[in-house]
Amino acid sequence: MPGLLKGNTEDEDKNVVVPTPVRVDVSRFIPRDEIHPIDTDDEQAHSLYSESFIQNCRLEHMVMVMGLHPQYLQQFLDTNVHLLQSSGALSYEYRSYIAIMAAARHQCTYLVHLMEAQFLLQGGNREWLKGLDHIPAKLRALSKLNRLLAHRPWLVTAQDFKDLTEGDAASRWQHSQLAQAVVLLCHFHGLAIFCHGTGVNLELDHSKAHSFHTRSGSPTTPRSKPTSGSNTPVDFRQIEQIGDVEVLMERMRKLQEEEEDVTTEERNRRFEIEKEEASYSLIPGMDIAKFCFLIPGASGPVGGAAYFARYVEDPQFSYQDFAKRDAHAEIPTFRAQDYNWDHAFTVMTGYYGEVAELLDEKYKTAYNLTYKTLATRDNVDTTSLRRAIWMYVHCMYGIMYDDYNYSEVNQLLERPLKVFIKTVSCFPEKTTQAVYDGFWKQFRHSEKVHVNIMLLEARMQVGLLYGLRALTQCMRES
Ligand SMILES: CC(C)C[C@H](N)C(=O)O
Repeated sequence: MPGLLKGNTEDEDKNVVVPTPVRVDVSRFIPRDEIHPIDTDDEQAHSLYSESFIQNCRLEHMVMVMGLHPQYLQQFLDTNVHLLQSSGALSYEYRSYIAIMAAARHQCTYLVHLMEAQFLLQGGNREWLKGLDHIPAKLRALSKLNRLLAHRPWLVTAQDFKDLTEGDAASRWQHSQLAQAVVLLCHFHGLAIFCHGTGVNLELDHSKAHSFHTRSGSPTTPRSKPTSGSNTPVDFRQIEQIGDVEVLMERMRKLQEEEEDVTTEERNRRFEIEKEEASYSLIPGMDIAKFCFLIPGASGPVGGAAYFARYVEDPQFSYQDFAKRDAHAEIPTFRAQDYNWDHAFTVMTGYYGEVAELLDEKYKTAYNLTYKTLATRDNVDTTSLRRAIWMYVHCMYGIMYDDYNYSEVNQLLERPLKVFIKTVSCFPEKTTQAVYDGFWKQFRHSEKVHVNIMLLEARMQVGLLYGLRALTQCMRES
């Protein structure tokens, strides 16, 4: 909180080691004056800030970033508080611990820290914060599901759920508990994506948010480590950009006018092309998984890897392009006509009714959110552009909509935007300022945050679709 950052001169004179905030802004990517301040005059933002403060006993940086879209923030706060603090099949300490495990999978030190505080606030056992070796076997058994849902959700099977429902009474999971666990894991995977994608900075009470120095000395922790190794800067000018907003608008208009009559085979072919393309390096000659190491100033996860390592098993496991997925596993494309949000919603309603409603409203708010603006233009129908972003995320995770024309993705999403979407949705911890700055140069920050809200929701839905489909199969078979 920027207001608390002054003082300490007396101590400096006595050569006492004093903490100095490493970062004072809410986000590393978004300038301070773009975000509503704590004492904002904007009534809606102020009332949401107050509501959030009452719920969490703090005003979190991520909430302030989301505050750029109050309509969504309202839905988010309602859902978040319900997931963590209302009735349900799981104990409160289990819920916040599952949140920690999910955030750790995406190396989101920020969220891990917040959820640790939440865990302790709810009376959680401090010992558990030493890591997976210190928690009940039942909770530890969720590690595999967490790992798959976070990185390769297409690998989740009914058997994974069956394994969790077997064993001795103390470590056996009920179906209703599993439905809740899947929702929690997906919610926090999505949220970690949002925090990385918008460059949310650590809260002030995080130990890593301070460096220590004396008056004479320089800070003992450098502000941000320059990257070692290859230092070739990424030149986004080399990468195809739509650049001009006019061109983008023209393409959107054309697509609307020329509703093509395309055969099913042709639609399938276009999906395959898009999926294949997404698996190639979006920047010629560059592996996105190693992307951030090539960008000066990218220092990896804020707070350091050791901070969250204790909460994950098999830390090397990461996203793999769906097009190049484990060949022997023969995993087919996920067809939304066979299993879609309505199916997932029905399963959730059976076990977790109120949350199903909340998630449905939140998703619809995010999907339909529009101000009818495009950079500096007003009164623009942005439906096709927003839908293309959503579809691109689902495509990278192997989910296909039979009635969607995938060539829209290629026509509407400029390459730097695709780089951003792929990085944030698949390797969120590798998101850097350069990737954030690289796309939509003429757009506002609030529009980039809007994109991040869509990525959070689209990615969360991917997890829910795969997870709940497998859980339904498991229930049918048992
Ligand atoms: C993500 C943005 C392109 C959304 C746009 N500003 C709209 O209001 O619809």
